[in-house]
Amino acid sequence: MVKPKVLILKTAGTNCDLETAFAFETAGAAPEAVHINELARGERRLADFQILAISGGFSYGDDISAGKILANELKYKLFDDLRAFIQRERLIIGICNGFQVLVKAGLLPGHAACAQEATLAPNDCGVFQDKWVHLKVEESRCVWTRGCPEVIYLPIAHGEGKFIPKSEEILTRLRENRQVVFRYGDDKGKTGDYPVNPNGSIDAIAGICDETGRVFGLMPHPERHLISLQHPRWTRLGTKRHGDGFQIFLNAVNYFK
Ligand SMILES: NC(=O)CC[C@H](N)C(=O)O
Repeated sequence: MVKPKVLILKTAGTNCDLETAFAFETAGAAPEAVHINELARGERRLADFQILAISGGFSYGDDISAGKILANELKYKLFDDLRAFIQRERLIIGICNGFQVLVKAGLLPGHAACAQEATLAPNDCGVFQDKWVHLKVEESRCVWTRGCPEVIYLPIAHGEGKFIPKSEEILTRLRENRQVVFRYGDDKGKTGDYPVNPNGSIDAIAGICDETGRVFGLMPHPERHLISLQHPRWTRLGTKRHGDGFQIFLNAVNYFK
């Protein structure tokens, strides 16, 4: 089987591209880091890849707001390519800074609208949150989370993670369309106030997908829990090899089988 090719998008400030590439390679894909300028200048083509991954970091130093400048580059230089990419049954994942980019480019929750329908704002607690969280995996249309257990454990590391939909109508649409993928919860998956909800996200939303289920954005870092040795209490996990994040990358590879 030919391995699906993954474009790992890079720019100034991206800092999770290597571990994201490792996660895809471990799952059986063929990742390659491509700088946004190479795409913007037409030196590389998005259409040559099956998966686009926008990894975490501090693109352009989080200037203006986290992900905003890279979002504008996607929106004003690559939007038609991106929309064609999605319409051609390809997959997109935005992890942390990548999620902020997809939302601020108008690609999540609904790219057809081209307009920004939500944002990721500074954490209510006012400080950077760098810890592990439990996530309730919701029944959703997202192809990236098929077969995931009901509650998973992943690390977060962000200052601007508060998910805020633009209106009550958009929030209702996300719920009714099964586009809410992850919610922050306790070890039983029950949502709650801080610190169970680390940033004050509306409806405890930690990850969403678009209407197709193929574009997925999340604040937690699945690439940082790829193997059980990354788990804070890994010694209690025995010989369990894969971490809770691995299934997400494996689903993307299996999508093209
Ligand atoms: N780990 C990340 O991608 C961080 C995202 C962004 N720089 C923030 O602090 O919110």
